[in-house]
Amino acid sequence: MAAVIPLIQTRALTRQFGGLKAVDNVDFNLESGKIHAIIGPNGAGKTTFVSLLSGRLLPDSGTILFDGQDITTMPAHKRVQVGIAYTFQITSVFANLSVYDNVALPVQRRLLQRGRVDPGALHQSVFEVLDRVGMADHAHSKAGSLSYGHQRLLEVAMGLALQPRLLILDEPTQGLSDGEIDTFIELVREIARDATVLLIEHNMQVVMALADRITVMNNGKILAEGTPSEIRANAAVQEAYLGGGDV
Ligand SMILES: Nc1ncnc2c1ncn2[C@@H]1O[C@H](COP(=O)(O)OP(=O)(O)OP(=O)(O)O)[C@@H](O)[C@H]1O
Repeated sequence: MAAVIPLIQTRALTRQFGGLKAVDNVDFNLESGKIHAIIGPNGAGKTTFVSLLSGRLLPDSGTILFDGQDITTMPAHKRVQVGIAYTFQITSVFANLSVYDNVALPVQRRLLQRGRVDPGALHQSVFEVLDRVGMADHAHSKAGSLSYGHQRLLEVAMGLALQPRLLILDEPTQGLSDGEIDTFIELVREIARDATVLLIEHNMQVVMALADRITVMNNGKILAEGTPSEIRANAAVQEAYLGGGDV
């Protein structure tokens, strides 16, 4: 059987802030078609790590390959073009625009890459995305007037509008109600049918329900990696979480 190239591969990836190694010599593989979660205590380096993957930050050393291509120094907007979408930890919707216009922006960006933007195609694509996240009824609401949960969903919609190969979700369920979390779990499963999902998540129920594979970070390094049951049984992981809740 031919060797499968991981969708993301990092080698010795390092990023410092002053003297602090927020990401320290990380070798990481992300298999295509999976839902992969990154967990770890506060300050472990998770957001810094995915910021390096999306291009929001550049590493001090090490390499990042996307589908075999070296993207280590590629600007963030080019990474979007090759298929990496990143939804931020903090809600980043445009509050004064309608839900429709918020989604139309990334759809337009994708359509422009293929040539001109046909208004009919734009309209259809926006509603396809809004339907996927169950927000078509809110198309004409001002984004700023939505509930927090709906703003987070809109943010996922904006990521989906780019039709990414890799969707990076940074703490997507933070601030959501239990009911909204259940809906979100279903949505991520649906998204994962045609995209690889990398999920940073503190809610262990969400991680255990969704992840095919889990990477545990601590102090900028990978502490453990495995299936949800392997991670649950890992003594070093239990230790890192002591005081921070059960895995
Ligand atoms: N821009 C920055 N300047 C200085 N230090 C930073 C910066 N960004 C992150 N850090 C530090 O790097 C370390 C890793 O932070 P990071 O946000 O990546 O962790 P995290 O695992 O995502 O944490 P959390 O779960 O709390 O979001 C922390 O000690 C943090 O204070």
